[in-house]
Amino acid sequence: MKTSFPKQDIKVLLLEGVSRTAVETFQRAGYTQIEYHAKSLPEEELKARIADAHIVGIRSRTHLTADVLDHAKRLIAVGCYCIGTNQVQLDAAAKLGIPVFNAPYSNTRSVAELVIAETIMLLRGIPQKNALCHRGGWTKSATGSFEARDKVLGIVGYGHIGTQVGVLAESFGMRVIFHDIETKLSLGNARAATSLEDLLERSDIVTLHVPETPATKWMIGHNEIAKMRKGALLINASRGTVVDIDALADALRSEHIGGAAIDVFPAEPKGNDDPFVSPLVGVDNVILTPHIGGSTLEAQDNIGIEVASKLVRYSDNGSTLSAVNFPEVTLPEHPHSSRLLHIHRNVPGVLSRINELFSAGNMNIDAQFLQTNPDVGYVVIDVSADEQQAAALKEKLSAIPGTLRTRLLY
Ligand SMILES: NC(=O)C1=CN([C@@H]2O[C@H](COP(=O)(O)OP(=O)(O)OC[C@H]3O[C@@H](n4cnc5c(N)ncnc54)[C@H](O)[C@@H]3O)[C@@H](O)[C@H]2O)C=CC1
Ligand SMILES: O=C(O)C(=O)COP(=O)(O)O
Repeated sequence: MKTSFPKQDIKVLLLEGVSRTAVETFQRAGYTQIEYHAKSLPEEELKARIADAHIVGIRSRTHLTADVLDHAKRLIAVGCYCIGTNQVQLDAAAKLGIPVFNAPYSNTRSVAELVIAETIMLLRGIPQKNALCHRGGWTKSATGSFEARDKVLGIVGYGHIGTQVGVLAESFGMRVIFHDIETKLSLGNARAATSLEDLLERSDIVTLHVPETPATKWMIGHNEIAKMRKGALLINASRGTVVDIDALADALRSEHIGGAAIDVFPAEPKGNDDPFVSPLVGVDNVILTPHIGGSTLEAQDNIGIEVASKLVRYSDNGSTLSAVNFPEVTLPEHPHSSRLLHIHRNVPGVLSRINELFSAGNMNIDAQFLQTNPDVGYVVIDVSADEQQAAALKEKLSAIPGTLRTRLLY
């Protein structure tokens, strides 16, 4: 597919060691200017590198704030090579006419498998037994060691990951209850708890699978932990801000909580060379993992292909299917037309100005697609026009008040 802006001039900036499958996907689609970094970049360097990038790919570490996005003068799209998109200021991106894509399912199973493994490890007291063996100790005893069968697993956030965890847990005989803010279809024999409090009071193990939102921030603190059963276990592989880590450390010290597995932290090191600091360091009955819930080779390779394909499709064709902050439009090929993309603030009058432009120019519109959300409107117009006519139309479209961005694809 030919773009009015030559593909070899489109700069793709890939950060945080996204899978090489992402690079290969861009290369196969004809993109050659790919800048690859194995780590996240410090903010000032990020601002400098993103200034002339057209496409940027990140994982959970890179924060694309409104300030950072302001420096991205040429950016047309963002790819989050992960599930969470809380690290991007989505409304700021939308207001700049920048769609954000992610991979909503590619690492779901990896997280669920880890949670199941941790459930069994915690129920058996393995973290503390393992730590003691490493120090030359020996605690051959059944005390504090339990089967998973018949235990109650409480899942907070019964979405893609939460439901997978529930299905796997039931397969070895656990009883599953869940809490979600939405009404959810129960899979297998899982039952909805009447409230978060109800779930906390009834669960032997609580596992958290909510996104980072204002409502989930410090959702599990002193009060919530106090409602959990004495000796209950806590797993967090969602976001570090969901659990008040100091409250958890206190509850582990007082033995109100019997053990925990924590994969995500309020403050995480920027890269593998930075030190990890947490009040949980050195606490034997806690499994600490460096935010690797979704880090399996299978998941990362699939994510690389999935997100890069969405970015290529948007860049080549204009399709925004599965964008998380943007009107979603699925577009067919347009082999015999020029395609004009017009992204605008969703204010009255823009559409009529667009249509006036085409009727005044006596142009034949082959197809038109429109989708809006409360902030942004996205219109795609396929028109029988040569390259020169199409370029002139793009100029005129850009001059319409409320326009955020226009692009032309031949
Ligand atoms: N540790 C890791 O490496 C990984 C962590 N994650 C994290 O896991 C989160 C969940 O992922 P998915 O299951 O794919 O997301 P999802 O969107 O499918 O499910 C999240 C569920 O949480 C519910 N929810 C939202 N706010 C809630 C609240 N205040 N109280 C109760 N329920 C609430 C939603 O209704 C939804 O059902 C992601 O947002 C991400 O932050 C995801 C992948 C890897
Ligand atoms: O998919 C997610 O939301 C994750 O938390 C995984 O993030 P990562 O790609 O491992 O930085």
